[in-house]
This record gives sequence, structure tokens and C-alpha cells, in this order.
Amino acid sequence: MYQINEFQQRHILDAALADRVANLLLAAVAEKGKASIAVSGGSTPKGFFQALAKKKLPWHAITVTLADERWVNIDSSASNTQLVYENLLQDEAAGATFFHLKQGKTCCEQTLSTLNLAAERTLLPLDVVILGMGEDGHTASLFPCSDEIDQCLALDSPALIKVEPKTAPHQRISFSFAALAASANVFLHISGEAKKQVLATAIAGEDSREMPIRAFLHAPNVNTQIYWAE
Ligand SMILES: O=C(O)[C@H](O)[C@@H](O)[C@H](O)[C@H](O)COP(=O)(O)O
Repeated sequence: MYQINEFQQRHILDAALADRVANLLLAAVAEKGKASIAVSGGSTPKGFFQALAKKKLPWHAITVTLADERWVNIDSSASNTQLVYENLLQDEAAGATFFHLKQGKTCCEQTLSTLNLAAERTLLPLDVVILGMGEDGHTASLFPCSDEIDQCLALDSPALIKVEPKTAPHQRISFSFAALAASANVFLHISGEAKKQVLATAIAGEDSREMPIRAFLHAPNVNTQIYWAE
């Protein structure tokens, strides 16, 4: 399932999404004493990150992580971690805990199993998930071109998996569809006409292996809130 929220300008979307997410995080902390959020990298979320960072929230009780990360050093311009440190873990949000997806020297089985245990212990199920979407219909690092696509979408996959996209650079570590879709609050943040067309194509078809975002749009038990601006 999905709902579409359209905004005329990106900064209005950013403010509205930050308000909504702040309320959800606050409610989760009030209920459980802690909250977790997975955000996406890419070029779209910067303004949203900066708006959310200014919210007065009990950030010390909030864990921030990424829906996916590229296996690159934090000083690389391709690092989503760097993007989050520079734009979200600032201002009020500087007090949040960050759960790193790139831990250990290599992205091997041992690294993944340690990471999965730590995620299970500290942040799953995610209270809030913010997804982006690529023009090929990928979301997080659930890439249609990858050999791991079945594992990306399988309901019994581990929360964190290794993905090697064939049409995008870098080895990735990504939350699986199952782990992301287990969140009660899944958002898809996109902007521009091209993404609107991609969304229309995704909505019109069924095959999630072809466009992984479809898994979030069509699953009856997931209500994906789409935030789109011009
Ligand atoms: O690390 C990443 O690349 C992502 O998390 C990815 O899923 C991203 O959200 C989309 O590719 C959209 O990226 P843009 O916002 O740059 O279009």
C-alpha cells in the first residue's frame, strides 16, 4: 500500500517530513524509552536532514542508521555516513547515537553476522525508515541488477546483507526488504519529474525483481508514505 503526499517545493517537503518524523521519534521514545531511524544517502535528503537536525528531541535516546551504505571510507565523497554526519548529526541531533553499517575490515560473513547481531540488539525493528529511489527502481541498495536480488527481497533474509550492484559503483551493505518493511513508518522521499515517472512505472507493474521499490508499494502490510516535490 502507499499514499502520495505532493509538495510544490522541496524545502516545504523537507519541513513537513521533518515535522512528521520528529513526532514519530518522540512518540517512540515516550513509549519505549528509545527510538531508531534508518535514513538514505544520495542527493535528495540533505535539506530534510538539516531540518530534522534542528528538532528538539531526546536525541540521546535515538539511534540513527542508514538504509544502506557503500563499502568506502568515511572520507570518501561516496560515503553516506559522511553525508549523515555533516547534515543530520548536527545541531540538536549531534547527541544521537549513530549505528555504522561499515564495521570491520572487509565485508565478509563474520562482519555481517556481527553486524546483524548488533542491529538486532540495538535498533530493530526500526521505528522510522526513509527510503530514496533510483531511476532503475532500486531503493536502499536493493538493486535489480545485482545477483543478490532474491536475497534482497526474500522475507526470511537477514536484516543486513551484502550487495554488489552491476550498474552502480561500490560494494554495498543494505538492510533487506524484510527488515525495512518491518518498520511501522516507511517513507519514500523523492523529487523531480523523472522520479515521478519512475514511480508511475513502478506503481503500474508487479515485478519487484525488476523494480525493487515495488515490494514497498504493493505489500499489503506496508503503508509506504510517499513524499514527492517538484
Ligand atoms: O546510497 C544510496 O545510493 C541510496 O541510499 C539510494 O538508495 C538512494 O536513495 C537512491 O539511489 C536515490 O538517490 P538520489 O537521492 O541521489 O537520487
